[in-house]
Amino acid sequence: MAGISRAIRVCAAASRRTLAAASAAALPKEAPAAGVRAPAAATGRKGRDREDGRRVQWVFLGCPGVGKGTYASRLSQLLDVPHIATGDLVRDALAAPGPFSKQLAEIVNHGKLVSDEIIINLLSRRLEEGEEKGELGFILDGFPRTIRQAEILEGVTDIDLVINLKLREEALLAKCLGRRMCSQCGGNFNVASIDIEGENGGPRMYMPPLLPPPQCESKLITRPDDTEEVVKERLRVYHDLTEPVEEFYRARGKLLEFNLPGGIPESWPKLLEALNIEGPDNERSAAA
Ligand SMILES: Nc1ncnc2c1ncn2[C@@H]1O[C@H](COP(=O)(O)OP(=O)(O)O)[C@@H](O)[C@H]1O
Repeated sequence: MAGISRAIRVCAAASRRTLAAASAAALPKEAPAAGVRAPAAATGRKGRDREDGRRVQWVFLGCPGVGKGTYASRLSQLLDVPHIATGDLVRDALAAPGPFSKQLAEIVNHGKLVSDEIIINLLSRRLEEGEEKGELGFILDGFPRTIRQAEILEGVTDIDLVINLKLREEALLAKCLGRRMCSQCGGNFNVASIDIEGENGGPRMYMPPLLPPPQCESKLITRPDDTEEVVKERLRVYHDLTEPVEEFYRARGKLLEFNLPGGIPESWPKLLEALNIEGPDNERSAAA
């Protein structure tokens, strides 16, 4: 991945100059049918490396609350590649005192996207730190979120696979509102218990809460942007600005659509199966 951080900065600067031209470039009109299986070369037998020996370079897409962070983090541990969540980079920047964090809070706490320039600066800095530590491969979560971000990324590196997580709309709001984090250990939990009737005779969807252990119970905090009003705005922004990114990758044959069938115990083994990830490792992780 050497050089991506620098390339992404250079490309972002170049694309700022040619923004008008870039935004005028239309997506291919005839998109091939959505890929339903991970490309054979996306992972090797145990999923850790591609068949050509390079570590995976994957992207997670999906609405707020769908579980991108949960599944991206599990896969990153299983495949031994860094999980880079731009939402976490933004939250780290928000936690640092000063005028920049005030400016960010105004945007994030209203459910809007921060500028491409800010997010690319945060991401290139994170990639640079990773390069210095010798990190290889990545699972990006929360980037790209606009067509322009997708074009910049496409211009600097090969993305092997884009996993588009899908969940019924009525579950998304409940999941965001139920999200809790332990302020001490950083563990992520969810107090929502979701039980929705099946659609068109389909199966019921049950997602049990993921409750914190007793030592975390009194230390739970909620993200300031997880209020009903702000989550609804984030969902609207996703439909407006990020959904076109799904089409961007679908047209390039890189999109794997995955409908989450329920909670983690039900969904995780099915996701591994859809990704062609085999081997003893996934049995251990599926049970975790
Ligand atoms: N790629 C990005 N482009 C612009 N803003 C971003 C990006 N990634 C994260 N953010 C900002 O950080 C916030 C939190 O991101 P994230 O945790 O990924 O949210 P979500 O739960 O809505 O998917 C977003 O609402 C947005 O303000």
